[in-house]
Amino acid sequence: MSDPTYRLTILISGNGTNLQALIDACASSSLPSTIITRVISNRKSAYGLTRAANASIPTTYHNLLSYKKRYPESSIQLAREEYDAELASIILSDTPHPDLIVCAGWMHILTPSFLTTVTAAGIPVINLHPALPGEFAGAGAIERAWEAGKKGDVTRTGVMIHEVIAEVDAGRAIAVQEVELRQGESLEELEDRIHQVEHRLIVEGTKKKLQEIGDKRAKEVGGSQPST
Ligand SMILES: Nc1nc2c(c(=O)[nH]1)N[C@@H](CN(C=O)c1ccc(C(=O)N[C@@H](CCC(=O)O)C(=O)O)cc1)CN2
Ligand SMILES: NCC(=O)N[C@@H]1O[C@H](COP(=O)([O-])[O-])[C@@H](O)[C@H]1O
Repeated sequence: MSDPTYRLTILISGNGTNLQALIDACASSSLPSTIITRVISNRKSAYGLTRAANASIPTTYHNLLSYKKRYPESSIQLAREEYDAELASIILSDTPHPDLIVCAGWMHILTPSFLTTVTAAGIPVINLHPALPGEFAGAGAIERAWEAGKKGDVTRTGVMIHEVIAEVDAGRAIAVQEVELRQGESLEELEDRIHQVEHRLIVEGTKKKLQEIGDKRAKEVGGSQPST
């Protein structure tokens, strides 16, 4: 197999259906010359770890609880900072470094120090979020949109892939798709429709970001060429 052009590190916390969409895309023409070099979960029970192992992808379970136990409740931020510093070390211990970090159902707010560290290494971070830009930031977005729809406050929600910055779910949107809300629809039915959109959009958004990375590199190489 020719050397892959792009390497991905995927962060997960759960079932891993979005990870599976990326695994399948890398194995097909959807994400050519791209491989997933590590999957990291903050939850030991995450089935996504099994999905990665089944695809012969190296996995790491990175547990926040062991860090929390080292600090008093009042110093939880110190525990998170230390946890995130080690998370960055795990990611940067892979050589070559990944080209992109993808949060695929990663239910942990990343500290600014983590983002500073990986940004300094030239590694962008993107995230899948089941809402539209500027709406329902944070955990439980699908249910909050469903509740808002029942009250008539919104008629649609959506899914986005966005750049990860310190402010949660506020980074530049890379890919967005609206999902209409249907009166009388159950939360489970809405979740199913949204998950189907997620599985397509996470591939589209990852592909778009990798294209941006490739274009940036080409410009850098082009810019460094001696002027003729
Ligand atoms: N600095 C950032 N970190 C993360 C972002 C981001 O945009 N900036 N996106 C999130 C993903 N996410 C929504 O897309 C999200 C995930 C989890 C939470 C949250 O409140 N987590 C709690 C713990 C919840 C749990 O363990 O069940 C927490 O971290 O205390 C908010 C938003 C990824 N990180
Ligand atoms: N704030 C992020 C967030 O809420 N992400 C949610 O986590 C799920 C992960 O599913 P998966 O583990 O099957 O990919 C996704 O379906 C997404 O809605």
